[in-house]
Amino acid sequence: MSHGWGYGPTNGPDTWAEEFPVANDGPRQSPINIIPKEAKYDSSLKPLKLRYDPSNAKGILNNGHSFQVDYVDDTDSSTLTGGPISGKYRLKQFHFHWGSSDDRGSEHTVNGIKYPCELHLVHWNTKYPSFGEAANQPDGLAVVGVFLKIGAANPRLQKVLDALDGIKTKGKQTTFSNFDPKTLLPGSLDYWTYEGSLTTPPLLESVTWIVLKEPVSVSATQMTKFRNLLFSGEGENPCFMMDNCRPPQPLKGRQVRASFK
Ligand SMILES: NS(=O)(=O)c1ccc2c(c1)[C@H]1CCC[C@H]1[C@@H](c1ccccc1Cl)N2
Ligand SMILES: [Zn+2]
Repeated sequence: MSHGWGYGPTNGPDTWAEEFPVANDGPRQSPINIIPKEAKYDSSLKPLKLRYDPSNAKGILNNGHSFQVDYVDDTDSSTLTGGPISGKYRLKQFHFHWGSSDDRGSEHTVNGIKYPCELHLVHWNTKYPSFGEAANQPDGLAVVGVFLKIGAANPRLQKVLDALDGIKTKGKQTTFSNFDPKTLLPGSLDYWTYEGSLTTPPLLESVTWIVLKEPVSVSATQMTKFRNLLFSGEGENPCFMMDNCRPPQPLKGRQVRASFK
């Protein structure tokens, strides 16, 4: 049985430092608790520009930690520019983190408040030849984080949720085409930004985090569909996928900037 990192009692976030010492020693670990009053408004921050080509969507995969929707990233047709970053970053994939109940599940928190779910749109800096290269550079990745808040059912999520029955167990993937992740974003693109890391092993300190202030809605019923996925593979003891979230990490002197007053 592969021990491998996870979110359980024997392989969860408190054990990750055994194999990935950066978990405890790193100066820029993610996620963090965002305290809006301590964030500094930075008028030099530009508006976010997200330009996605829906036809770049290629598949949806249960990776055993979350599920991800992967995008073709061999051209500049789906990119993030502006905001706190310079240059052009290509969309690689998006995925989510969620809880076992509606009072938890997000990775970032705001004034200590947890949301039931958090969406991550992962982009890599095209100044590097590939995602793998970029993931090892301090300015290699940019992840846009979007909070989901319990409310009305979100019709934009439905296509993604309807695909989950086909990828119930670890390693399962199906084709997933023609989807514009921009439809998952809130009306306002106001954001907080700080220098951080991947929130799962290998916890690489290569992420410029861009966390949107405005949440989007998700219904309690829609949340049950996330929790119906399995961490486990076909034929293994079933373990439902939930609480796949790392708790907030020490700020270690970092400044969180705000794009809004
Ligand atoms: N919660 S998050 O947005 O901070 C996050 C955390 C870890 C990883 C990812 C996203 C993604 C980014 C694309 C590949 C995938 C992954 C990875 C897989 C294989 C090899 C390297 C990597 Cl980095 N690891
Ligand atoms: Zn994530």
